Amino acid sequence: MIIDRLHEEVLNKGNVCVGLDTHYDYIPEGFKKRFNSPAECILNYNLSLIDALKDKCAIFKVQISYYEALGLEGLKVYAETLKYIRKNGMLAISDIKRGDIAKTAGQYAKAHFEGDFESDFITVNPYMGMDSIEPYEEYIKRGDKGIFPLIRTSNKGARDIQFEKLENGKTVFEHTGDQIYNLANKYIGNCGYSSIGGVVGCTHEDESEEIRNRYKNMFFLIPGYGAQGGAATVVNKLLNRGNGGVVNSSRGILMAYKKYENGELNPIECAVKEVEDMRKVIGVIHE
Ligand SMILES: O=c1ccn([C@@H]2O[C@H](COP(=O)(O)O)[C@@H](O)[C@H]2O)c(=O)[nH]1
Repeated sequence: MIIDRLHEEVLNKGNVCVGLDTHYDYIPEGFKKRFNSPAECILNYNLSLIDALKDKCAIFKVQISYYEALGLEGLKVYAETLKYIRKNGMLAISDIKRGDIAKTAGQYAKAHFEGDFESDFITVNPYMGMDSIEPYEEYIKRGDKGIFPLIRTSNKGARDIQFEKLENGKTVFEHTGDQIYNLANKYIGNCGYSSIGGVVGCTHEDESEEIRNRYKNMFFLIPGYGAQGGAATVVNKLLNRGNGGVVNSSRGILMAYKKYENGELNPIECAVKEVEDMRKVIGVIHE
C-alpha cells in the first residue's frame, strides 16, 4: 500500500511535507533574473527545492491553484513538477480538494491518478457525502494511490461549520471523520495506517489529542505550520509516537530566505535550513 511507503519515508527522513505553493511573487529577484518567463522561473525554483530537499523531507505537496492561476503554462509547470518529484523516487500529494457527484469524481480520479497529472495522493473534500469518495477506491484498492479527505481544516472559518454540534452529539467534523475512518479501515497497510488518511490542521489545539485517539489508524496530513502559526505542540499531539502524519509548510519554506540577512541571495539554502529546523521541533520519536 502507498501508505507503507509514506510511513517508511517518515521513519527515514522525518515528518516534513514541503508545500510547493510557488507564487512568482515569493521568488527573490536575483533568482527571477535567470529566466525568461514566470512559468520557467517557478518550475526551476521547484526543481531546485526538490533537489535540495528530497533527502530531508517525507513528501512534497503541490497546491494546484497556484499553477491553474497561470493557465496552460502553469499547468505544464504543475505536471513537470509532479513528474520530477516522482522521477526522483519521492512521493507527491496533489492538493486539489475535489468533491463532486460520483460520476464527476471518477473523472477527477482518472485526471490525478493517471496521465499528465499523476500523483501518489490527492486531497479530496468529503462534504458532498461518501458517494463522492467512492470512485477513488478503485485506485486505492490497487495499492499505489491514497487520498486525504478534509476533516478539520486549519483555517479560522473551520469553526463556522466543522465545529457545529449535530443532534447525535458529534461535531460536523467528527461525524464526517467517523465515516471516513470506517472506510479507511478497509485499506490498512502493513504499517498499521490506512491509505485513506485525513487532513487535520495544527492551528486549533483543543481537540487534537482527542482526534488522534479517535482515529488511531488514520495517517494525517497536517497543514497550518509556519505561515498560519500552527504550533509544534499541536503537531506532537496529532502525531503518533513521531509517525502517523506529515506536517506541511509552504510559504514558511518557500520564503524562508526572508528570515535571514541577504537570504534572498541563497533562497534554496534558506529553505533547507527551515526544513532542518522544522524536523528538530516536530515528531522526534520514530519507531
Ligand atoms: O486545512 C487546510 C487544508 C489545506 N491547506 C493547504 O496547505 C497549504 C498551507 O500553506 P501555508 O503557506 O503553509 O500556509 C496550502 O496549500 C493550503 O491550501 C491548508 O492550509 N489548510
